[in-house]
Amino acid sequence: MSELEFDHVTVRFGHGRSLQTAVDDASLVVRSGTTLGLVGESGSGKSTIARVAVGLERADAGSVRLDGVDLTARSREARLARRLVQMVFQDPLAALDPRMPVGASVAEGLLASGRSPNRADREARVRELLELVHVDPARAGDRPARFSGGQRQRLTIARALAAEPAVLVADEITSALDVSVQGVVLNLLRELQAELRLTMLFISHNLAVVRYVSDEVSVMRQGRIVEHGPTDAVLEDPADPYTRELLRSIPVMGRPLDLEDL
Ligand SMILES: Nc1ncnc2c1ncn2[C@@H]1O[C@H](COP(=O)(O)OP(=O)(O)OP(=O)(O)O)[C@@H](O)[C@H]1O
Repeated sequence: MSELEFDHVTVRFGHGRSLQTAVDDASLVVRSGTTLGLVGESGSGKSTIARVAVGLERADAGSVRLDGVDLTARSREARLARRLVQMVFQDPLAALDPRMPVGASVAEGLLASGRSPNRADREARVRELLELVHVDPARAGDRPARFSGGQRQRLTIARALAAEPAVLVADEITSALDVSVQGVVLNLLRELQAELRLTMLFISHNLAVVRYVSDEVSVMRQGRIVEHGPTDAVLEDPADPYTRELLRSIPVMGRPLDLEDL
């Protein structure tokens, strides 16, 4: 089991008159082994709440728990639980060190698993991880510049998986990619989720993409969760006027998803 729960999370930035509430009393549950799609317009707080889950942002109120363990606590239990939540970001080029062979970047992820394998085991595990994301292990010595955008994003996924996460937080991970390779990365995610039984928080402003990977969808507006439910119910018959507005602005939603549309 690996259920991720955001419980009345509030995050504010700034001080005094510039104080801004980026996440406003938001509660969400990502059920074990499922994908929750988080949608909303730019600036609605999606990235901020995701960053709280991996400790990159601090909540001013509320908590984030993994199977009941408060991830913000100082206990050993919390430290171990934090390792189980890994994040993948929008820009793979920024996430990979350009001077480092990609195999070494993936191996960095192994450190987060809490194990310290010897060199041979480390290399074997990196090969396995590259195979898992369909990158030729013989290319472990190449630098990121030698790979395409889609391959680089698969490499950052491999690095996240090296930490043996139970939960993957994916923040706009296909937004910077060519349309032609977005489907490849999404299919990989679905495949990995089934194989590794990952729990996934998947953030995107692209509703077609969200529909393709998500079991449930939450809609965020001005820091608040305004709608939540099974993907088809939310996207086909939204209860909230804001969700209806959001859907209207994305014409592709009227048709069944074709990966060519992504
Ligand atoms: N470190 C920060 N300092 C100050 N304000 C911030 C910071 N990070 C985010 N914000 C503000 O918090 C609000 C929510 O931003 P956030 O990035 O979470 O939204 P988002 O829904 O992910 O948007 P996008 O899709 O554009 O990434 C925005 O108004 C943003 O300007």
